[in-house]
Amino acid sequence: MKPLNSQTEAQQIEVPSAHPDKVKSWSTEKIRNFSIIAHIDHGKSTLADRLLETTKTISARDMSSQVLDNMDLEKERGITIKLQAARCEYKGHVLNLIDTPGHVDFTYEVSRSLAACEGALLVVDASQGIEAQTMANVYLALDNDLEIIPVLNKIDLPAAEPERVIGEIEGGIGLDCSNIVHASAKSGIGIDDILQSIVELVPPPPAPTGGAFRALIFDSYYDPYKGIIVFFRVVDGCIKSGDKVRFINSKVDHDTVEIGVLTPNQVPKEYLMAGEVGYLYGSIKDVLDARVGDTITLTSEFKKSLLPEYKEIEAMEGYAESVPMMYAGLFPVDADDYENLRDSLGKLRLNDASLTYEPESSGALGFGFRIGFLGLLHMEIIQERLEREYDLDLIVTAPSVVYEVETTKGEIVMVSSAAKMPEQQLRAKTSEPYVRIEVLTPSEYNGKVMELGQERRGILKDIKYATETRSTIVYEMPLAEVITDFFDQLKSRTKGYSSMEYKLIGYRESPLVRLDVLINGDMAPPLSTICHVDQAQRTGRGLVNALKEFIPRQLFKVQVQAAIGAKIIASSSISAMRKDVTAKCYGGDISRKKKLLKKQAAGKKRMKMMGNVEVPQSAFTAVLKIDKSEGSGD
Ligand SMILES: Nc1nc2c(ncn2[C@@H]2O[C@H](COP(=O)(O)OP(=O)(O)OP(=O)(O)O)[C@@H](O)[C@H]2O)c(=O)[nH]1
Repeated sequence: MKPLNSQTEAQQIEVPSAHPDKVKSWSTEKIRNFSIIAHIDHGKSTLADRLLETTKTISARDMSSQVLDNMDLEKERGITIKLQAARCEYKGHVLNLIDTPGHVDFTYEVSRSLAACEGALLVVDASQGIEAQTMANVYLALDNDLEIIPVLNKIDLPAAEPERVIGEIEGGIGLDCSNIVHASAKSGIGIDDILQSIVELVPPPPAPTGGAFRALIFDSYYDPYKGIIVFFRVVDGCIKSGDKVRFINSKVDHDTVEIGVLTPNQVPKEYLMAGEVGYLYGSIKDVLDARVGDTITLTSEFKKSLLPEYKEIEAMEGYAESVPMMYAGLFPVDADDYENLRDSLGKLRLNDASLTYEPESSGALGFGFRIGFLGLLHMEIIQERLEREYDLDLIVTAPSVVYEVETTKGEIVMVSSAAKMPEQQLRAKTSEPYVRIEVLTPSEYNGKVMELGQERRGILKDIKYATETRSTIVYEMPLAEVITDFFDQLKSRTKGYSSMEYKLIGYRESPLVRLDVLINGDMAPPLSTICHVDQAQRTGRGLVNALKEFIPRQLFKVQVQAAIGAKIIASSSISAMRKDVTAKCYGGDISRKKKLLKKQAAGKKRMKMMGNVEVPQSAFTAVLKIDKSEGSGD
């Protein structure tokens, strides 16, 4: 794939630049556009900071830790979610660093930001070695024809094993490591060598062809004062502040108010030329107008006014709309918060084109929304932001993948919530999404990983040895098995030494059933789940046991049952108890009594009534907590 050079000869001749004089004298020779790719925690953000500091782009004093990750949540979790860019200068060269998100949920964004570069620093933690995400990102970089510069980071750690890790990079990825930079982003070792390598090894962007302005969007975000700010890489031609631009895939035109470069602060410029990285804003109000991966050009009318002869140019390759991998219901604990939740989702979506939602109502949970997420992390982030930034108390239902059901009438129905699964007698065929998953693990844990793969209905496809001691185990597996606690299980069974990466490979027929939950004989639709028929018995029992744990004792006995259609497959009961939390306080300690009552009230906040039973938040996601490894007994 060569998205940046796909302009044809004919276009080069027929579409002169809108600003020909500027372009004619422009050289890209001194520009280097690069990304940093790494597995989570291998030091990407720390290295980015150090590069900006060494090039005096930003002074050490101004640097709050890790300037490129500027969302609060990112700082707290230490993960990069949104991309940002920074321009620095080194020995007469302009280096544009484009940051990439570090999590599997955001692979598409990584791929688009890499498409805006000619090179990538591959940062590998010298005490850890290559991980699944290192590999996945290297493949993305190779897909985009990037020059890859390996960097061995954290060389200062006593646990660093440079020889072993170099062996892994050479053996597992096939990169020549004879000149690998030994670095410590923390203590500043090797930073000049890295900058020098970027200048020497990363090719400059292609020179302008004389064609019209084209740019690739690699990020955009909403600013309350300026509207949507778009980050892009100019691929060809030139843009001037005030030009009218067209977003080719979104098919919308907008005025630009300001264009400029990122240092990483926004610095306005009059022109941005081929090869440069910058931002623009104007009359854009909706992030859906300026999606990551889209191509920007000048509007037809505008080009016509400048040039009588012009031809429409095409979008660059690789654009995709993000597709949610899973859905969950979000309901306000307090029904009065519904409007607030709707407004808050609207605001979050301004920044996140991958967030999709539609209203949903449930007898038990009231009015809320069914929300599409890219993955579990995405879901956690959205939930946390809604609760923190918008002060909402939410009930979140267990996430579900999207199943495909063919009805007896031959219709295809996509089902993203168990409650919407057609009744058994109306289903002719059911299918579920599968992923190809690659697990990287020290070879001594191969057995443990395969045990887990087996439990999760995985089909073993391959075992590869990156080195004598590290293997890659490849499975095809239902996505539903991966989005639950697969990663947690993998970590705990391999003592934290494994990593994984997956991608969707399509739908496969699978015999599925809807497992319902009854509380004191009443159906509780938000607790229903869809599972493979062979796992129904075990899931039913697990779910009933988990609910027994999560639902607090009530003043009366509560029976919890799991059923498929009319058939009860598991049952358990929670005995009655008078819950007097203050009973423990002897006599007079009124402050302690108050504290306990307050605590109980806070606990109550996240409860919903199912019939006459109080059900806490934890119960709604109980299905995620089922131990799938216990003997099935079915
Ligand atoms: N000892 C040592 N620690 C380092 C070095 N570089 C980074 N760290 C530490 O490693 C941890 C992770 O570093 P980050 O820079 O946040 O890692 P990251 O790859 O950006 O992580 P994500 O943003 O989650 O992708 C932090 O605690 C850093 O202080 C290094 O060279 N030496």
